[in-house]
Amino acid sequence: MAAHAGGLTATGDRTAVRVENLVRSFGDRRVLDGLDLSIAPGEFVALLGRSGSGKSTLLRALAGLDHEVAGSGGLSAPDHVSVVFQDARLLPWKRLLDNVVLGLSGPLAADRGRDALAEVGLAGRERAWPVELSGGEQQRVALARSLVREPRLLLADEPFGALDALTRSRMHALLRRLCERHRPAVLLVTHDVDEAVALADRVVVLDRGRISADLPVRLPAPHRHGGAAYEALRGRLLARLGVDAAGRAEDIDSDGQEKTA
Ligand SMILES: Nc1ncnc2c1ncn2[C@@H]1O[C@H](COP(=O)(O)OP(=O)(O)OP(=O)(O)O)[C@@H](O)[C@H]1O
Repeated sequence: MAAHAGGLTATGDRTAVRVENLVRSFGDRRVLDGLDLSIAPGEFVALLGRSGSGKSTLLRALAGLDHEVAGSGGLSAPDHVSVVFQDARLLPWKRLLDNVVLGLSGPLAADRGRDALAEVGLAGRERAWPVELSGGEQQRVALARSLVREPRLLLADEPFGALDALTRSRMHALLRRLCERHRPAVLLVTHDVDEAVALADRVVVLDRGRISADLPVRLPAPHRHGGAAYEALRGRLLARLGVDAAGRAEDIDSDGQEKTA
């Protein structure tokens, strides 16, 4: 999907996403309050934040789906942006291949669609209907539909939130493989600190309309979980989210300092 709506402009080669002083209000409520964020080409950034902190609002702005952000701070994203949501949003009356290549034209579209389905482990299922697939398989098709467009930016809004733990961890491995191969910049919205650390090069936390933490993940892939460095990073992120490592809620002072309740 091209992202040229609202206040979006196209980025150059050195930056995939640049957001400067972004402001978005709904009525009296200022949800994004001078937010700054940049993402390099090929970089995988996970976005954490409490419920209602504005994660989806930011993602919609980057996807060009929010026309009201025009006139606030600078916002630039690549020409080719794909979005994956929590539900696969497949068209039930179209077969899988037709869902994947929807909107594409040219003699090679079907071949590219077949390749994309094979990449997500669904070779041979081109003529199946969405209703014949499990939730995880439907999400694979959604990934194939995104990647067949060779996006320079992949925006993912809780794409694995509705899946069981085993399917989710398989999808993590798949997404990592696909990103290594296609190298889009990625902004993944998630509630799950472990998911963020498992997948991302950098994890940012959105709080009170701004990025309150921006931490690189310097852990060896693919087995990042466990070990002191992992636990330390996880603890810092949970603290930023106002939760201690045992899952208890904390208060956060207005200056952003953590304070156990
Ligand atoms: N179209 C809208 N009209 C009015 N308020 C909105 C609209 N869209 C979002 N909001 C409000 O903006 C705030 C941020 O919403 P958003 O969906 O971005 O949060 P989120 O961080 O993605 O939350 P969650 O993690 O629960 O999905 C919420 O208080 C929400 O009610």
